[in-house]
Amino acid sequence: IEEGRLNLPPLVELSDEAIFHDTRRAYEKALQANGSIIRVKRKNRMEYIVDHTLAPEVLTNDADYSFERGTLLALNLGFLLHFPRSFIRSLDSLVHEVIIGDIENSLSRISPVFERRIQEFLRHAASPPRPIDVTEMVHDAMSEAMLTLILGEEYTSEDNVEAVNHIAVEVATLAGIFENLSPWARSFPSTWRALSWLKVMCFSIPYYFIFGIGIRAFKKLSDMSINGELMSKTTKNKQSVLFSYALRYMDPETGDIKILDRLWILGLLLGLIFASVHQTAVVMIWAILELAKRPELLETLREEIITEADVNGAQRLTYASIRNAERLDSFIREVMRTKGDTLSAVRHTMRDVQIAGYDIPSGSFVIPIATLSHLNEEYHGTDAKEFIPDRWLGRSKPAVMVSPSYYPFGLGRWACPGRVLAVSEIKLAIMLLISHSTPTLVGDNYEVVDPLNVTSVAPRGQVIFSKI
Ligand code: HEM
Repeated sequence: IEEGRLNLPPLVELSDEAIFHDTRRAYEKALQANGSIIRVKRKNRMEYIVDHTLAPEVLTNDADYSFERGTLLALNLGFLLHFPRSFIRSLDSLVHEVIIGDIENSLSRISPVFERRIQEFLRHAASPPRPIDVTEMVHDAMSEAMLTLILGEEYTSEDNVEAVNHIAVEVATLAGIFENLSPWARSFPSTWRALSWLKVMCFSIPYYFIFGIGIRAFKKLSDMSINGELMSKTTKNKQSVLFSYALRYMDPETGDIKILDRLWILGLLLGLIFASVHQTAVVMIWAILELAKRPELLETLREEIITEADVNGAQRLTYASIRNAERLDSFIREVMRTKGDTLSAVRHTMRDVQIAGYDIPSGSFVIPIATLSHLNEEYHGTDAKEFIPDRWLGRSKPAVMVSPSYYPFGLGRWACPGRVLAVSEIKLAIMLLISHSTPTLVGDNYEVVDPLNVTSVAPRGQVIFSKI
């Protein structure tokens, strides 16, 4: 009935092999042959794929193409749409107001964690230097840093760091991020989704989250409720992100935080852990491996490393010194532009929508293929496909600045609110690594594990860190 009533874009059949192993070429070729929009079935779901000419309209017109529905449904978290309040809006305000609104303070809290973790890592990895995979160090450092920022230092035991690593991976599994890697998931997507849902909800989240960090954080929220007035007056600036955010749910008269609000805040905690740890860790690994390929850049990058007194008077890399490292920023922007994001930002139509002479039915997934924008010669010149580390130097285009030609952090109203923190963390980790060692990539190459999902699945490679 739909097909008869609507003028749908061309339907293109792509094999699983093409979708999962040759993603970029398969979708780009299909668009070249059929116009700026096509329909492709992937894992039993019809998706509308658009090229760079339609990407800005799809990503920024939130009235027709919903970010919230698109992202939550694509992540298999559609149940969150049925709550009376918006999960994404709450998460967005938490990140904007409490983390990014006070970014200097946020950075000063996590900087010592990276310093310690990277020093320990180099002590082990660089004496004597030997091939090593950075994945574990990056995930541990990210998990501890975010625990410190979100909940406070007292939550950073090794067990909790381990639990956060698991939570980030388990929510990613729930969200289907690793589906592409499993032949079972690709062949039986609905059954696989139902089973991983049960596993994550009934085992992983209770085990790693509720019975550990969750109960403790809930107890603290309850204590805040009892001593609310006192806590809000005396310790507001000293609170970690979550508890500082919780103060806005506090009844100004009684100091009480309602039980439903406390549970809501715990849900946000889970969402924040997932949003902040996993993707940043993955992009950090991309950046480290790309840098290890190019030791010739180290000399000029090291010149930018300038420590200064932080808010506590200790000499370290502060937010200002990290922000001023422009060469490193350009390098990171180039890593993010060229790493090959394909179907990453997702939208869902709110009604039947007309675009480029075609109709897209209400309730459809619409997804731009990012490589057509990120590697486009019209936008980036004839060398668009080359990796040029200094490409962005002096052009006032920091790694966090999104546009129709660069949207690894999304575009429009919902562009990633945590991107200033993410890029700062990546810069911080790289500055600490290269101020004490020279990384070189073993075999001059690394493996792209999932070409369909480069932002959420880390590449695999070995690096040798030689002490300087
Ligand atoms: C390199 C690391 C990161 C990448 C590549 C990334 C990428 C993205 C992308 C692509 C979106 C969807 C935007 C859209 O479709 O227009 C998004 C949304 C979001 N990100 Fe990130 N992100 C990163 C790190 C972070 C961090 C560190 C935080 C939190 C501190 C965070 C919090 C969020 C939240 C809450 C949203 C939901 C949208 C909103 O609230 O506006 N992200 N991110």
